Amino acid sequence: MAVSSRPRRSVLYMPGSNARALEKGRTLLADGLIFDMEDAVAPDSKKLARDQIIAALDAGGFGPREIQVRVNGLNTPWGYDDIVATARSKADAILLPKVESPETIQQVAAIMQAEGAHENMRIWCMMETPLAMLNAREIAGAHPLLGGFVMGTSDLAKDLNCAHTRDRLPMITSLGLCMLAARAYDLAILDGVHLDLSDDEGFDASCVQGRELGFDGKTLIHPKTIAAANKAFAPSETEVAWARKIIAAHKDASAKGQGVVLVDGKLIENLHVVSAQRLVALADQIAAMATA
Ligand SMILES: CC(C)(COP(=O)(O)OP(=O)(O)OC[C@H]1O[C@@H](n2cnc3c(N)ncnc32)[C@H](O)[C@@H]1OP(=O)(O)O)[C@@H](O)C(=O)NCCC(=O)NCCSC(=O)C[C@H](O)C(=O)O
Ligand SMILES: [Mg+2]
Repeated sequence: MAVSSRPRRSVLYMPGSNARALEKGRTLLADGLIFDMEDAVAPDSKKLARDQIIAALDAGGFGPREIQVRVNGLNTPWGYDDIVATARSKADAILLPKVESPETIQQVAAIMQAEGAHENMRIWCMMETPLAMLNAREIAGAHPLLGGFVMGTSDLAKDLNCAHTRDRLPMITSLGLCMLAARAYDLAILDGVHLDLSDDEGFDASCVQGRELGFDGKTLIHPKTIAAANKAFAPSETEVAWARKIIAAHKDASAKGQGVVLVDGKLIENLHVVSAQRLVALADQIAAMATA
């Protein structure tokens, strides 16, 4: 399966130091889990978090969920050992925090190779500093093992000294730069977290905006937000029905030698069919996940 084409509607962070959270990951209906060794873990608990995460990965039982491990940076006392331990594990991806240059990714790819990481393991990057925004294109093209970006909007807001507003206008240039780079290099890209767990309406609005901007899904901090993210980032029944309709209509038109067709008064060209096929494929993958 191409790295960018699997459901990633909801991706939940869980601190590696929280054994109960890791256990719950086996049953929560999130498309992906991020086992965190970095900012959600206090310095005194770094080793505990690493050991618990590796034990959970060894034990397995996470089904179709994509498992990323967010390691500490190579510039910290824990980063190298985190990367080595994760490279030897069954994780789907190593998620690197605060990436700012292609060199970091190349260093980590070399460690993965030296440690015999399995062939499907990918590198993902937290995009969360101003320099990362400016270097997004170089980072996106850094290495064939790169699988995707995760927006780190909390660190970004801190470094930009900007506000967390409802419309996220202060963040929009950054989101756009990372989106452009990700899509140019066929990477997946996940939106940042919504920090206010008491603000359901704001959470829903951020999901709608994230999907409209093109994000594959949203990173989450609490299980109670999984269902809303799954709904927001999934194709609706109406969208799937429309997609199937225009695929069929365009196929009929093509058989008659026509390159375009009008469906309910709307012009349908091949490019619309490509988008429709992608949407139907995602809906099918979501349905398959539900029965896995
Ligand atoms: C925010 C929390 C600390 C709240 O935890 P808690 O008080 O335990 O919440 P609840 O009592 O409401 O929990 C109910 C049950 O759900 C489980 N739970 C809670 N959170 C998680 C989770 N993330 N994963 C799995 N399970 C979870 C509890 O164990 C309860 O279960 P049960 O025992 O059956 O009742 C907590 O939600 C939390 O720690 N969240 C994650 C925070 C985190 O990871 N932050 C770092 C990532 S955000 C970030 O860094 C983004 C980026 O870098 C940036 O810069 O933007
Ligand atoms: Mg961060």
